[in-house]
Amino acid sequence: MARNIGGQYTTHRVLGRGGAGTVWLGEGPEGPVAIKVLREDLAADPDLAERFAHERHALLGLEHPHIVGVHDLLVSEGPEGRDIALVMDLVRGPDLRAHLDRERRLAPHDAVALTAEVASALAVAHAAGIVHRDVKPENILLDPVEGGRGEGAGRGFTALLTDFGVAKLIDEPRHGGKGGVVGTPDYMAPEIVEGLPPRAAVDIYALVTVLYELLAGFTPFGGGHPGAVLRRQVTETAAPLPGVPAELWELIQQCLAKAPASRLRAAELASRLRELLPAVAGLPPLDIGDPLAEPTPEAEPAPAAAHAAGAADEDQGPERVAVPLVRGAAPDSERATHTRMRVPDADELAGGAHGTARVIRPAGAPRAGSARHGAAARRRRRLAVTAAALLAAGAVGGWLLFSGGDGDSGDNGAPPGVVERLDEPGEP
Ligand SMILES: Nc1ncnc2c1ncn2[C@@H]1O[C@H](COP(=O)(O)OP(=O)(O)OP(=O)(O)O)[C@@H](O)[C@H]1O
Repeated sequence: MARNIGGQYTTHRVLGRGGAGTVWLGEGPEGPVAIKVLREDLAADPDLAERFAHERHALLGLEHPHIVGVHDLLVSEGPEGRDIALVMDLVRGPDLRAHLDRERRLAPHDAVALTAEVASALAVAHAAGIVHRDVKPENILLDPVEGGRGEGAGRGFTALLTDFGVAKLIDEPRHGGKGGVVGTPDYMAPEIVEGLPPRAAVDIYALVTVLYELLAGFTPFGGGHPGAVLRRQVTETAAPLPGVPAELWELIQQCLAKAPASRLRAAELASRLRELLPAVAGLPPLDIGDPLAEPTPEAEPAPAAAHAAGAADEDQGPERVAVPLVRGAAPDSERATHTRMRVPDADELAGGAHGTARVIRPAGAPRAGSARHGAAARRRRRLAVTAAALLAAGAVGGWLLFSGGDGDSGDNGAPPGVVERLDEPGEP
């Protein structure tokens, strides 16, 4: 049933639902729009309404060809209570999650071009002092490109980053709580897991995690319990993707650096990605083994993790092991989003020394730990630590207080905040 919001807008039908509310197809003086109506419990919070008004100026001013424009932020009292709504550009395409569910992987050129578009959007937001804090495929909408010309024409759509607005609103002390960690585990930068304030570099980490996922079909540290995912964010190194040009892989590694200062800034990321487009033109989607489809029966050393630990010589130093990954990292609706938990202490994080890591290989190539791989087999004989690694992975669950699921909130009923104002505009 059509409903009036704030006098000027009418909602018609639901376009989708997220953790913070429901997005409606609506109509306003400017024509069709998308209207995100916040959940009742959020709207009832007087502090939130105040913050909403406070953020209005910054959010309305955020304009870019790859950002979903916010037309208005409405706080209105209706017969059924207070409505808080964001009026946005209506995007006609699906979100990137739905697209990825269908395609599984994108051709490298499409993946790089799309990531460059989002990076250029982040550059503008960061320059305005706004950190998104929840960059993930669900928040990248795809706008169909008509005709054969213009950016995105080859792949049929351009990318638009959304959900800047809900952000700042929700991740305030009352909602996030002091010392709490709020976000989507697969895309969460290690410094957030460690309790540091989120700066622009967290968006770079999340966006390049999305790029990795577009190329690989899975995120670098996803899979299994949200606590295990978070620990991998802090302790693991992303496994290389066979078939990715070296320069692109270097860029991915740099932006997935654990140290935020080592990552590229958004504007530079956008331009470096664009420079790489000719190098990836015409490459087919990667044909790599799915570490989730073929659970490894035994522990295997993970090349990337071993490299990170400086274990170039297989007979030296501590080794980290790969363990079978629990199905769950593949893009699906089961992905944990908006986990809320306390920050693990140093000892708990240190318990991740023997973390889980993926072994990724070209499709059809022998598994690194197969009998055909003598070195791996020798290593495997020496690896009595597998059980310890599994136990360590399980132990992380002990410090996790997560709300889980599809964005349901924790005790205080709040989904995560997704925008953070920077102290100094332009400072990552
Ligand atoms: N501007 C828009 N135009 C068209 N459809 C939209 C728009 N914004 C959101 N949607 C649709 O509504 C769905 C829900 O959006 P929403 O931002 O609430 O969800 P989310 O990002 O998955 O959740 P969360 O708020 O938990 O991050 C999207 O997946 C998309 O399909």
